[in-house]
Amino acid sequence: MSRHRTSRSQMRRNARRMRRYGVEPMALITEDLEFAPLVIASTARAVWRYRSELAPLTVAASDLVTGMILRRWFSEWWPTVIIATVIVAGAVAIWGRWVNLPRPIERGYATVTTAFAGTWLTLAAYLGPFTAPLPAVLGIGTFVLAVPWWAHRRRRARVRVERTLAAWPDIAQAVGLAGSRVQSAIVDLWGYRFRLGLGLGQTVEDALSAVPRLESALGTTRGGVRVQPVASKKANRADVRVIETDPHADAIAWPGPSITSITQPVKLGLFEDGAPVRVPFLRRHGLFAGMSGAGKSGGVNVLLGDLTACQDVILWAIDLKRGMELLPWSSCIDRLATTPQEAEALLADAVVILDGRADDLTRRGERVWEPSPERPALIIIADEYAELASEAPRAIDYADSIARRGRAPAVNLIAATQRPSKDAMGKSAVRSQMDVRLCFRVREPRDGDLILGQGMVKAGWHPHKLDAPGKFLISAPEHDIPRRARAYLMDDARVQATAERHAEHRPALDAVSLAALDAAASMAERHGDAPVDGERTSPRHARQDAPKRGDSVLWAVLRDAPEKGITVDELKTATGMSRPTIYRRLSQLENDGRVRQVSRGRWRARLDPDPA
Ligand SMILES: Nc1ncnc2c1ncn2[C@@H]1O[C@H](COP(=O)(O)OP(=O)(O)OP(=O)(O)O)[C@@H](O)[C@H]1O
Repeated sequence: MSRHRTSRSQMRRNARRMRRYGVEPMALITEDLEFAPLVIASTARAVWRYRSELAPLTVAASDLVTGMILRRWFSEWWPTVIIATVIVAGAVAIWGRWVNLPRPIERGYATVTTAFAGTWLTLAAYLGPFTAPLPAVLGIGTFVLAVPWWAHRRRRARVRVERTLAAWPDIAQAVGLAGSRVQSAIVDLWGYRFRLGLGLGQTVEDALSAVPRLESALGTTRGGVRVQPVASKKANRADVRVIETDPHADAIAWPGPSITSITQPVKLGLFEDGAPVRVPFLRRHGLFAGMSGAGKSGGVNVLLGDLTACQDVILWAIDLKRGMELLPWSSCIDRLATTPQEAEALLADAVVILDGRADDLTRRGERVWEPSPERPALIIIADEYAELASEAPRAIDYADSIARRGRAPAVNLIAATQRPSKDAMGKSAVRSQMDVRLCFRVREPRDGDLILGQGMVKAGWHPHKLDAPGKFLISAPEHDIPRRARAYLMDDARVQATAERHAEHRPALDAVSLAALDAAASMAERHGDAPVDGERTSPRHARQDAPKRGDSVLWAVLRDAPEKGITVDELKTATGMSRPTIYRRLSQLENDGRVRQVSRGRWRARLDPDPA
């Protein structure tokens, strides 16, 4: 302070000296006069800018001032202060998640801080804030509690985002969105998003075309900014998502089944903000489409991982790749068609069930079939649906019927295909009836329109820009804006293990559906057009047959094995069984004296069973 006074008087002396020499010290005087407000203004600006970092000091200062007031005028209030402290700290610990403290560690920190500040205040009221050791306790406590605050990742991210968005008017000017305003912003684990109120006459399309400039202005990576229309469809708003850490950078392992009933929404993967893609499949038809290698079968596997966990769903499947894709699930699938003829018979029977259930609903005076383990929903998964259209055109008529009438009786179709053109989908009714559409990467923009619907590419749905397998856009009643998602990934071992575990709890087809099938079969017999053997796999026994089919393949391969025997890996490839199942079967067969280990890890059937 004294130094400051000395320098000021020195400045005045200098000014007098300068005047003596005829020099007007105007600039100096002006600077001196403006110095104080300038310092105050820039200090206030810095305090405001760093308010988050300074928060621990602000809280400590408020605690000190409140302590002084309490001590001076309300010292007898100390019991009330400690009771209020206990109540507030307890409330933060229990209900903290409702005030944006989602993680237990954050709630713990808030509770400890509240308890510390309240206890200090109580002691300050009782003893006086400057009674030793209270000042030291406040100083040390503030520093200790400030460290986690300063280090907290989410807080630092929020502050960084606030500072970036504070410069929005300049950014908006530079990217061609002058007049737009940031209305709200949310920071999450993967980056942040903000709602933009567009300027007069600006459209979401303007914001979309500004994306590359926005990426540059916000300092993100290329492709790090997404612009979407808002869910409420307001034309003068847009949501901007800035991705700092891409949750899709690596494959996301399937976390296990997310549902136990078809009435719950299935979790297929994650959106770019890390939110799960939840989609209900009850009474809905689905389409999984995209170019070869885009991840459709992976997506179908995830769906099956969840559906096989539900005891109120019966699964039938069509796999014209000779069962290559769906065979691993055969122990959970009630009926699997691998030829066009079988597919036609399967879909025909599904229509019979649909009619039977519709009649039953009418008799009961009910509108819809409510799935339960006794009355399960029937879901038909058709892989490579396009091939069905070319190889079994009659099957498409049945599929068409299911697509149009299957919702109420809970008979639904999920089709996977590379390109759902009118030709490939047979009748276009099937495509237009698909309520849930997952569009994986496509080669050209017009394929996006084909899968998602006319005009969707123009509206910002760009599946041709998806850049890794498993990434998709989803269009469903609850997903009507284009958000990139990535499906979970299930490796082969996970598929095998899941299928084996879920196979033990599969439901049986309900009595109404069985009666309808029996009635249709005897009617066909009376008319002499019963299906030839092999055209129809029995709906009731196909699943039970699946392990048996595997066993007979296993036995055939062991029987035909060369002298030196066959390895477990070869058996795995030939049968589609998992390694543990094969070992179990081999040990059973060995105990029965039907196989022997020719050499280490090589097996062969004993064609002359050991009498011992
Ligand atoms: N969700 C995913 N995350 C990461 N990688 C994936 C994902 N889904 C699929 N892949 C990878 O992409 C490859 C191709 O996937 P998939 O067989 O599911 O494609 P597809 O669209 O069914 O192809 P096709 O039509 O030729 O059968 C898989 O072998 C896998 O390595």
